[in-house]
Order: sequence, then structure tokens, then C-alpha cells
Amino acid sequence: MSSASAQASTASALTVPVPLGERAYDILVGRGLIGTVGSRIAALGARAAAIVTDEHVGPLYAQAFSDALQTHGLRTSVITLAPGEATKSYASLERVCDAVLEAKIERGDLVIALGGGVIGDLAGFAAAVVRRGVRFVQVPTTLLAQVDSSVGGKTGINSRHGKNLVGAFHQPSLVLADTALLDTLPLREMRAGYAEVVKYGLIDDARFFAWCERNWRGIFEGGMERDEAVAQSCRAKAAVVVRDEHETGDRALLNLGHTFGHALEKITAYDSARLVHGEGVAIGLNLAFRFSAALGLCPISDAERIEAHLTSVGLPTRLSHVPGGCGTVDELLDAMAQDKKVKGGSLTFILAKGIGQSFIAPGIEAGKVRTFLMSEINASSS
Ligand SMILES: NC(=O)c1ccc[n+]([C@@H]2O[C@H](COP(=O)([O-])OP(=O)(O)OC[C@H]3O[C@@H](n4cnc5c(N)ncnc54)[C@H](O)[C@@H]3O)[C@@H](O)[C@H]2O)c1
Ligand SMILES: O=C(O)C(=O)C[C@@H](O)[C@H](O)[C@H](O)COP(=O)(O)O
Ligand SMILES: [Zn+2]
Repeated sequence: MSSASAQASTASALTVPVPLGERAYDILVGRGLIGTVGSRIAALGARAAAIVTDEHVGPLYAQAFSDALQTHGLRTSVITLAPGEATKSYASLERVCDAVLEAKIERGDLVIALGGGVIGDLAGFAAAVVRRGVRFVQVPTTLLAQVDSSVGGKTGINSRHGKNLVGAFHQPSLVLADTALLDTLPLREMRAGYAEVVKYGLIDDARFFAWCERNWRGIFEGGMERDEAVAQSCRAKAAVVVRDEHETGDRALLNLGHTFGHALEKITAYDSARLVHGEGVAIGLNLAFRFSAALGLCPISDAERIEAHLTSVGLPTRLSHVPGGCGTVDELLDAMAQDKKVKGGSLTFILAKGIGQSFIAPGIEAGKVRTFLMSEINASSS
């Protein structure tokens, strides 16, 4: 990390502010940003940092990252966990909390998540509960984490009852998204993260969806389109989070595709070999639009356009695409019953009148969901 490359990357960093009052922070996006990490994190004024990472990311980036912090006077320790969704567990939480305490991290010090959404959600939750709240920094290393999970303060782990059912809102103090780190990300994970990029267009920005249709190859190849997509996604997410930090209203829109997606993740037992979060979201996005069309809310042509795009990128779109099967209708409904958007026992879905016209639909009858799921499963088997 030469100072020349640090200066070059400083010049090219895009800043997306998240103006949340006393919890305000910046998201920095740029290729090569990792070269400036030491000074940027040191500027937060901590004396020590516990870096949480996984066995894929650690060997690639943790040493240089830790060295950069030490050069700026921080004492560091590294906690390395197994990769994959199964790591968002009670057992891992205990491990991370104990390691953070072992490293004598004080409230004013830092927990740093160096990894994808699994590490970010887990380390963020540990930071929320250790000493009732330690500051933390997100250094997202997957497309999904750069465009979504590192922003907004949702942290947590999975339960055998469902996805992210144990957690806390705990905002980071800084997000550093170095888009060059995605150069080492496997294609399957790039695709999975891309589902969350497309989501922002489908929620309320039809022009961004059309931009994605034209520019997705640039995002995958690492051109300027990648930085633009990450920054634009962060702007879109930050705007919603600032309006509704704790999801009492509008923030639920960010859950588009997730009622179906989370149920599939639970049914596949959080086994990343079968289904990763972004793949569940891709299937869920398509199903949300197909369900909207089945209810007469949205033109089927919009659902078909979305499916065509997700398919061209290489993402799964149908229940039949879940390796090992998607479970029965009853299993799916059972999993959805634990969704955090359930109110008074009835399901809330994010539905749409068209691309970029999503809305929150509370009080959806389980019977309507059952009929829809049965038709989807029958369509797959015929
Ligand atoms: N908190 C939120 O707002 C929010 C938003 C979206 C998703 N999530 C959560 O995020 C999780 C999914 O995150 P994810 O898709 O990043 O998965 P992940 O963290 O499992 O990372 C995916 C895989 O890529 C590897 N990897 C990460 N960075 C790499 C790099 N630069 N080079 C090579 N390999 C790398 C990891 O080791 C892992 O095997 C889910 O648990 C989901 O629920 C949370
Ligand atoms: O930040 C949000 O709010 C989201 O809903 C973003 C989602 O992409 C993300 O998967 C989130 O973790 C889901 O939240 P949950 O409350 O349904 O667990
Ligand atoms: Zn998600």
C-alpha cells in the first residue's frame, strides 16, 4: 500500500453520507480504498480493533489490513470464522463475543467486520451486545455486503425458527467499500449480490433497473459501472434507512423478495452449498412480481422482464431451481409465519404495481399465498 496509491484512491472515493443524527456515518466507495484504511480508521480515535473475518477473506486481506491499522498506532487482533451462512449462529456469536472481550476491546475501540454479509451481521451483533455496545466498522468484501448489508445497522444471527430472528439495530461508525476487493469474489457470489442491486430498481427506480439491464456486465467486470452501482445502491438504501431506521414503516420495502427468499433459506437449512441469500432473493423477487401479477396488481409482462434479466445474469428465479427442492407448500407457509413483518398473525408482503412501483401490503390471506405457491410448484413439475 504505497502512499501514492493511497492518494490516488482517496481522490476517487465516492462518499455517501448516512445522516442519522448522533449515529451519522459515511459510506466510502472506490477502487483501491483499502490503501487508505489505516488513516481513515485511525481518525475514529480508537486505540484497538478486533478484526472479524472468515477463512476465505482472511488469507487474502486480513494481514495487510491489520498491518495498516498497526502502522497508525492501533493494537489489533484477528478472529477468523468458517465461511458460509451457517456461521450466523449462536455458537459463532459466543466465539466472537469472547474473542472481543479477550482482546480487551473497550466501548470506544472498534470491532471491524472484514468480509461479506455473514461476517458483517455477526460481528455487528457482537459489537451491539458486548459491553452493551462497542463501535464497529464495516469493510464489506462481497458485492452484496457493499450494496446492502454493511449499510443500515441491521445485525443478527439465524435461529432454527428462521432467518435473522435474533439481532439488534446497531449502526456502524464507518463503511469502507473497496470495489477492487470484489475482483477475487467467486462468480456465484457476484451474481447473488447482484440480486440486491436489482432490488433497488424494482422497489422505486425503474430507470435504475433499465440501467442495470444495460450495464450489468460492467459491474461484473469491474469497470466504472461497478462503483456507480455500489454508490447508487448505497444512496438508495441510505435514503430509506434515514426515513425509517427501525423499520416501523417504509424500510420494509427493502424486504422486497425476502418473505419468499428467507423461507427458502430456512428450508435449505442455511446451507450455502444449496442456496445463498442473494439466490433466495432472486427467486423471491421474481415470485413477488409473479404473485403481484396473479393478484391482478401488476402486468405479467413486468414479471417476465425481471425473470428474463435475472436469468441472463445466471441467477435462479423459480422454486424448482432450489437444489434439493424447495419443500412443501406447508413448509414454506410455516417458514413465512416467522417473518418479522407478520402483524396480528397475518402476513405482510412487498408487492408491486409494476417495475419501480413496490408497496407494502399487510394482511395478505394465507389462502392466497397457498394458491399461488401451489400453482408455482405445479407449473414447475408439469
Ligand atoms: N444486515 C443487512 O441489512 C443485510 C442485508 C442483506 C443481506 N444480509 C445478510 O448477508 C448475508 C449474505 O452475505 P454475503 O452474500 O456477503 O455472503 P457471505 O458473507 O457468506 O460471503 C459469500 C462468500 O464469499 C466469500 N468472500 C467474501 N468476500 C470475498 C472476496 N473479496 N474474495 C473472495 N471470497 C470472498 C465468503 O468467504 C463467502 O464464502 C446473509 O446472511 C444475509 O441475511 C444482511
Ligand atoms: O436493511 C433492510 O432493512 C433489509 O431488509 C435488507 C435486506 O436485504 C436484508 O436481507 C435484511 O437482513 C433483511 O432483514 P430482515 O429484517 O427481514 O431480517
Ligand atoms: Zn437481503
